[in-house]
Amino acid sequence: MNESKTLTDWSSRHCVPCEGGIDRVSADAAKRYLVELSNWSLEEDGKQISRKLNTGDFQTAVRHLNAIAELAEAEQHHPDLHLTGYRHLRVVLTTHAIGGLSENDFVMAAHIDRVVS
Ligand SMILES: C[C@H](O)[C@H](O)[C@H]1CNC2=NC(N)=NC(=O)C2=N1
Repeated sequence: MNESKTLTDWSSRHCVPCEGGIDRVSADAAKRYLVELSNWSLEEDGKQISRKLNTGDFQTAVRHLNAIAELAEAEQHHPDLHLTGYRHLRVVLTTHAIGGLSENDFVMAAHIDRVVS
């Protein structure tokens, strides 16, 4: 059952190619999944999850951005990356093909936590 998914489960999975025809994750399910992915928040519209990374300096923020970009290319699932205030990185995940959240977003969140830790 989906409700018993743990962080380990998500990070052991990979994104599936998506050009539509993939199930949407409801806001309720997203909230349950985020209990395990505690660095991430559900946006008010229920269609995106986001994480802030407040790093100590520009170089660290850019290093994280590049690590996430490399991961996104490997997984073929691409987050929005906002680097502002020279050292604050905000990562936003949604599945554009379905205009909302899919399991790919939670898989990516778990992998992102791994590469920036
Ligand atoms: C086939 C391939 O997986 C799709 O074109 C991907 C590419 N990266 C993507 N990234 C995100 N965030 N949403 C998508 O719908 C998406 N589509």
